[in-house]
Amino acid sequence: MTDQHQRQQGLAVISTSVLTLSLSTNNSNTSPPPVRIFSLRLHRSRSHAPPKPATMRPSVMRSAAQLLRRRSYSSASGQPERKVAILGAAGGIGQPLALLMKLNPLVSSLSLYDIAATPGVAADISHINSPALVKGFMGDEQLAEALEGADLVIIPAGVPRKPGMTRDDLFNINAGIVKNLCTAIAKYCPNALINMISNPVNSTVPIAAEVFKKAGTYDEKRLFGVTTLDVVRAKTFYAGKANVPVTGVNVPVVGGHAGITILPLFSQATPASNALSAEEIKALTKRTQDGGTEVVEAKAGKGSATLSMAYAGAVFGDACLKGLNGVPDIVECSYVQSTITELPFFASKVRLGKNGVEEVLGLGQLSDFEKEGLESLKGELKSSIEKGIKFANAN
Ligand SMILES: NC(=O)C1=CN([C@@H]2O[C@H](COP(=O)(O)OP(=O)(O)OC[C@H]3O[C@@H](n4cnc5c(N)ncnc54)[C@H](O)[C@@H]3O)[C@@H](O)[C@H]2O)C=CC1
Ligand SMILES: O=C([O-])CC(=O)C(=O)O
Repeated sequence: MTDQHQRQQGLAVISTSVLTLSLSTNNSNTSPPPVRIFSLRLHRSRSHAPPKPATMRPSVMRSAAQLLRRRSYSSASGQPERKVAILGAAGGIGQPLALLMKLNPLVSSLSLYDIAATPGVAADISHINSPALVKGFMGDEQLAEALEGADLVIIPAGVPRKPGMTRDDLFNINAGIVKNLCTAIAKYCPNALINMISNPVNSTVPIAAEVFKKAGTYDEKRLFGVTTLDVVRAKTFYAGKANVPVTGVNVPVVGGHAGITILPLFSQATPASNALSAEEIKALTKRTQDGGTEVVEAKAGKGSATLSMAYAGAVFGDACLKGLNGVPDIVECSYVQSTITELPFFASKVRLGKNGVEEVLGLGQLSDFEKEGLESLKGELKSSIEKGIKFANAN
């Protein structure tokens, strides 16, 4: 199955769920089918259980609960039950992302964590008549419960850019936030897949890797930098210029997620277009690389991309869940540990599976322009990676 088919399948899931939603809203006599909520039962039985034997450590209990959860299935959908946690869920990205994940039929439990405002966001979203059970968590003391048993943790926590800033200017604040959250993830849900949205992604992913290595929980297959918004933009801009229907377009975007490290491979775009000149390809590349800045400037001090990012995050999260559930040939671009160049982290097409990354796909045939772009991005990407690693090990 091609990427394009996969993407269409992903969209189909979201739109099917919206359709289901509107159908059941139109017919108030139709109550949603019962869903067995295993996490709730576990929780209840734990609180009424006799004291634990001294040998049963909390980490063992947690692993057992996680294993059991992996084997539990929703009787309504036949899908495995999946808990998704969003950290930074009350923010500009967090809220619409929480909404989209609430609509995703693969999600059975949605855990919304932030340092503030999550009770309101959770109460609001929980009224939507889709199957996912929503719970809000706020502050350090509730982080453990927010994470326990999570299959997928999506992290849009941290500050966004203002005009004139680079993503790297966010490092000083966001590096510490990501480090603390990843320390908690290593403790409470070490087997979860991590989707890192917080910027600068080129550095926050290496930070997460170092934190997990120190904790002894690192599995390179489970850590993803979310670069889907670059793909979303490349598709939109290409479709506009090549004058082809946007829904059928696919464009791989490789490298990293900042400025020139974002390298769209328009030579591999499908459907191919012979109508685009070298100058037009150059302009499309620049627009994709500057897409984030375009939004930051248009928002004029009120943050960066939130709605398109929530969409992109929901597409990537959905792909990860499909992979976990064993759906074959799920391929998305993502910034992962990689050996396809000399850099230790690199974004490229990745095949997703039951353990996360199943295969990091190669770059394919590049045009001369793309080969040049690849060489020019390596220096910046390398130093962003090193900066993240140094921070994680010094703090
Ligand atoms: N990977 C990508 O393609 C993109 C990444 N981003 C990045 O996503 C991040 C979030 O952006 P927005 O949602 O617009 O920002 P925002 O400021 O609207 O929301 C961030 C949320 O994180 C929360 N937060 C802060 N510290 C936290 C902590 N320790 N634990 C949990 N939550 C915490 C805040 O309370 C806030 O609700 C930024 O770093 C931004 O640069 C934004 C767009 C695209
Ligand atoms: O540009 C930013 O700061 C946010 C971001 O990563 C994007 O929109 O691609």
